[in-house]
Amino acid sequence: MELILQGMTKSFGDKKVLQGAGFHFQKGKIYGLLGRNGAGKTTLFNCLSGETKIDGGHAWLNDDGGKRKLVEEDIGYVYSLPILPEFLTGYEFIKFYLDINRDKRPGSNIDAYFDKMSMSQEDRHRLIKNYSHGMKNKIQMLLFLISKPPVILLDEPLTSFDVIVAHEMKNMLREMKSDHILIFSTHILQLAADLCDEIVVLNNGQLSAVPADLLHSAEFEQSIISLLKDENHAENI
Ligand SMILES: Nc1ncnc2c1ncn2[C@@H]1O[C@H](COP(=O)(O)OP(=O)(O)OP(=O)(O)O)[C@@H](O)[C@H]1O
Repeated sequence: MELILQGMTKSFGDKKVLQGAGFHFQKGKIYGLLGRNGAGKTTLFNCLSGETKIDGGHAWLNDDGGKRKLVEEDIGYVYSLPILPEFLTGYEFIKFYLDINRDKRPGSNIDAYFDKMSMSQEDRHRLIKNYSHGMKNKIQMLLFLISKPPVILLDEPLTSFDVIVAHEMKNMLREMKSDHILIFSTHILQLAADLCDEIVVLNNGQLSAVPADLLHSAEFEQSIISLLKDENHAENI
């Protein structure tokens, strides 16, 4: 399975954010999307998820059925600030979500999903409105374990997790990558180097791969800094 982006463009007024961004993302890899503040990472994710209308270009999904247009249902989007039904408990919400995805996950055990996320019995039965940021992110991840969308986008996902949960989440992402295309945006270079199979940089509205041999080299940080340092950036924010 492959996600193919071609010539994606998006402007807000006269601010050109995406300027012909193109890339091929493969299943089985975790991609780290790096870019400076205001580079357009969230805009790219919003365009892929259908939340923001793109001005030009295409996004395709190449899977067993051949190449087809990417649709909203193909995307699981883990927001940095999750939007969830605050009036339900985590348990009630996941139960509801399992019910509407019954065809995909028949006979699933709700508690087993919470166990995977190391969420205590007490927490799973509390109202979502009282959840911490990290707990809300966990609930979002649970949704995608259930619905299994082919492409999962994570907007700065691990920054709100404590060290233990971040470790568990990293393991979960590593487990999930064999079935999904996983792209996550982050500003934490160490996390990107630790977790990602490939680094993609969004700079001046274009996507480009960082050579794989740099990922675990001593020059990684310096290479990314040099790549992202440019005079055009300031006017972009
Ligand atoms: N709805 C909008 N209307 C107008 N401008 C917008 C809108 N959404 C984003 N922008 C602008 O587009 C540019 C890219 O923003 P975006 O949030 O995609 O960047 P980002 O790479 O995710 O940044 P950060 O790393 O700071 O989260 C910014 O200049 C931002 O102000």
